[in-house]
Amino acid sequence: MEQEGPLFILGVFFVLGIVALTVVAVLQNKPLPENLKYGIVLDAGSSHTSVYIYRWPAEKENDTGVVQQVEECKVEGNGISSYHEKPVEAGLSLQACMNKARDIIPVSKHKETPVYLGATAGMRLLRLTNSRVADEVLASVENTLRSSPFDFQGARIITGQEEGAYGWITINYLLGNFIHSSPWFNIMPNSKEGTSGALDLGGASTQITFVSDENIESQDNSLRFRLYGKSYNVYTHSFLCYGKDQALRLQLANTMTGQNITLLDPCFNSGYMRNVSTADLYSSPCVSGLRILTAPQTIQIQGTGNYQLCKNKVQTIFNVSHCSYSRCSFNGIFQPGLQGEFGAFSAFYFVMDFLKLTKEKVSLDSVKDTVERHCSKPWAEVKRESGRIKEKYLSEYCFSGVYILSLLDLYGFNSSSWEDITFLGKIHGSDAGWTLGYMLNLTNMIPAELPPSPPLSHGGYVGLMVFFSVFLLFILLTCWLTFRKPKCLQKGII
Ligand SMILES: Nc1ncnc2c1ncn2[C@@H]1O[C@H](COP(=O)(O)OP(=O)(O)O)[C@@H](O)[C@H]1O
Ligand SMILES: [Ca+2]
Repeated sequence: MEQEGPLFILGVFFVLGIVALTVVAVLQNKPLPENLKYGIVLDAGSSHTSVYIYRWPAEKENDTGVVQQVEECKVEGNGISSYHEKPVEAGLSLQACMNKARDIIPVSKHKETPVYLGATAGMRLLRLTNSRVADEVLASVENTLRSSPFDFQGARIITGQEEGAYGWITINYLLGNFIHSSPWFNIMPNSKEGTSGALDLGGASTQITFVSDENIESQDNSLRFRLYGKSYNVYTHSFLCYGKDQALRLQLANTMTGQNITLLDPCFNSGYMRNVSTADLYSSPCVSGLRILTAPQTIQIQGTGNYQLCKNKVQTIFNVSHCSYSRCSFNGIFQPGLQGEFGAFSAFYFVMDFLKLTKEKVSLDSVKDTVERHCSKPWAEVKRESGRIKEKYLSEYCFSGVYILSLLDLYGFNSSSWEDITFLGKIHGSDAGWTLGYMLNLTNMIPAELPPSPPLSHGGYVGLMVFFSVFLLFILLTCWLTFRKPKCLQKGII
């Protein structure tokens, strides 16, 4: 009995020691309070400009999937290339959204927040038509961004290759496809093997980008990345003039005649009419070569709403007769066989979303049926059913649906591979598009090698500490109860 007193006190000290150790270890490893960083990217597209604001915790910036889109501000009016007659006003158009960014981002972070502007195919076309005016438009937007309180990092026309690559990086970053699982316990929620190809449809260009095991026969289409310790062999191509607005121009220009003022067009719903100025139609370098000198000044398009005839007409804008590689998509452009899953975004998504074809996987035949049914609806019915949508978009869903089907067919999607396409608007709250990938690259947020990380997350660490403490206590208690006189302590078992 005399021996039990000191042993009991020893036991209590032992228990207290373990508790104290756990508390200290847990507190010591408490995550630091979040220090948030911000970044702004302006997507100066051919049809409009959007200002994206991103935010991420500073200490996690090399992890994947940590950057979040906090705002998309849509700039009033058309894209910056539409200011070719008054370049100075291009910059002014951005002011309202930049003011919004000023309100959203805390003042203390303004100076350190980078702002980038990337212009895409609308400006590529303007540069082809008149490079001096394109420079003036860029100078104007640069002026506005320089006068904002943020850290201006440049306004430039990105290449089609960059547009494809950054779109691919964005979706795979957001889907968590770059890090499947770290060596220990940090398993990513989305741990499906492999990356997803990216399909972006704009107004003036379209991009296809995917990882390929095949030999990429043309250097212009080949990208090599090393991201988070893995190498990727990526195929990409950007088709200038094959965004859906320029494709529509090509399709119209192909059927223009020298005399007729009215143009019956199966790609518009019956009963729909639109006047088109031929000067405007031919102003784009995509169609200027197709100009018919005797064409009237204005033509009136009259819709006839016929899917099959529209498909035949759309097919005239693709050249599939020559290919100097082992295989091509169209216009003599090399493309290896399709591989893996694909995410289709931007106008691919807008059009499919309007046709209610994005929610679950729909077979290629059902998609064709839906587009066909939509094309055959009279314009009055289309308008009645979806009155709030902008008339320009609404009137072009028949053409766009047929165009998307033709384009994806030429890329090689058939009834079975169609199932590999997911139409994506947002991924975990961030828009699918090239802007996030652009910022991640320019801020060096994607490391080539896997960043060293503790094998356990904070939660996992606390869990294990608590588990082992309880386990030790349990052993001690068992010893105590089994032997009453805790011989195990005397014999130095613990
Ligand atoms: N709600 C919508 N419905 C249909 N099309 C849309 C919708 N919103 C945007 N678009 C279209 O998406 C395309 C976006 O292209 P954009 O990014 O401006 O051009 P690019 O990437 O070629 O420079 C445009 O053709 C625009 O008309
Ligand atoms: Ca775009």
